[in-house]
Amino acid sequence: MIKLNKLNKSYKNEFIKTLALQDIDLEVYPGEFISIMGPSGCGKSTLMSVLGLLDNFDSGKYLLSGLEATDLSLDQRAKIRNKHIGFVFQSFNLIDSLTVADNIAMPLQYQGQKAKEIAQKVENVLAQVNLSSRSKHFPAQLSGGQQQRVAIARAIVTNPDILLVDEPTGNLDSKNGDQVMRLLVQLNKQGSTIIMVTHDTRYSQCASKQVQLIDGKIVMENNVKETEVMHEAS
Ligand SMILES: Nc1ncnc2c1ncn2[C@@H]1O[C@H](COP(=O)(O)OP(=O)(O)OP(=O)(O)O)[C@@H](O)[C@H]1O
Repeated sequence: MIKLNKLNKSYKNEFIKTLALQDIDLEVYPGEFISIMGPSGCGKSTLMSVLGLLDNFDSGKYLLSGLEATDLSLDQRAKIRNKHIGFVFQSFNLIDSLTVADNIAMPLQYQGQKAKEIAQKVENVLAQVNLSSRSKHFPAQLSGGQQQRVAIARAIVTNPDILLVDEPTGNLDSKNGDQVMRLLVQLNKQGSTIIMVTHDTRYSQCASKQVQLIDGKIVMENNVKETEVMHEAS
């Protein structure tokens, strides 16, 4: 589904060049759950931006569902993001003035889907994240964990090939964090492919593969079996 080959990415200003990603090789297969860990500044967010077609890279190859990222125009990138990639951020990024249902409906409206179809999909996905009773609430009327579950519902409502999840529990207490992780584990068991950045080793073990980044390089890739955490979380 995803293949990165010798991918390099740097940031340059007048005085300094920072190599943020160096010779990254990574393959992601359908149905995998990958966690990315590493110290601050090691390149995790940069990697997620590149994977999400939000940012360019200097050299190497990125294949996403058979498409070569370097060949894509800005417009094509935006369309692929909307259709193939779901994003979940640490800070939820919900629109405060819209209800839960309207927040979730946004990517479908952008795709030009019919109102009836949108309403059905929103209803289904709200049930999936166990928030059917909150569809008319506004984000400020929800707990942090519930807001993150709305953000996950918005990310999966288009049925994307891949979910990119950046520190999903970073703003949550452990009870809400555990709930969000349980939901991600459940989605993965139902077939979602997930790439997640986390600082939390307990949550990283919910993934089927752990990737460790240091100074822009992958220093370890580790396939993990179902762990105690996974059982606790499910
Ligand atoms: N826009 C930018 N301009 C210049 N340098 C940048 C820029 N964004 C990131 N960097 C540098 O690239 C490197 C990787 O940054 P990145 O944000 O990807 O790290 P990270 O692992 O996500 O860090 P954190 O865990 O603190 O969020 C760092 O050295 C950072 O200073």
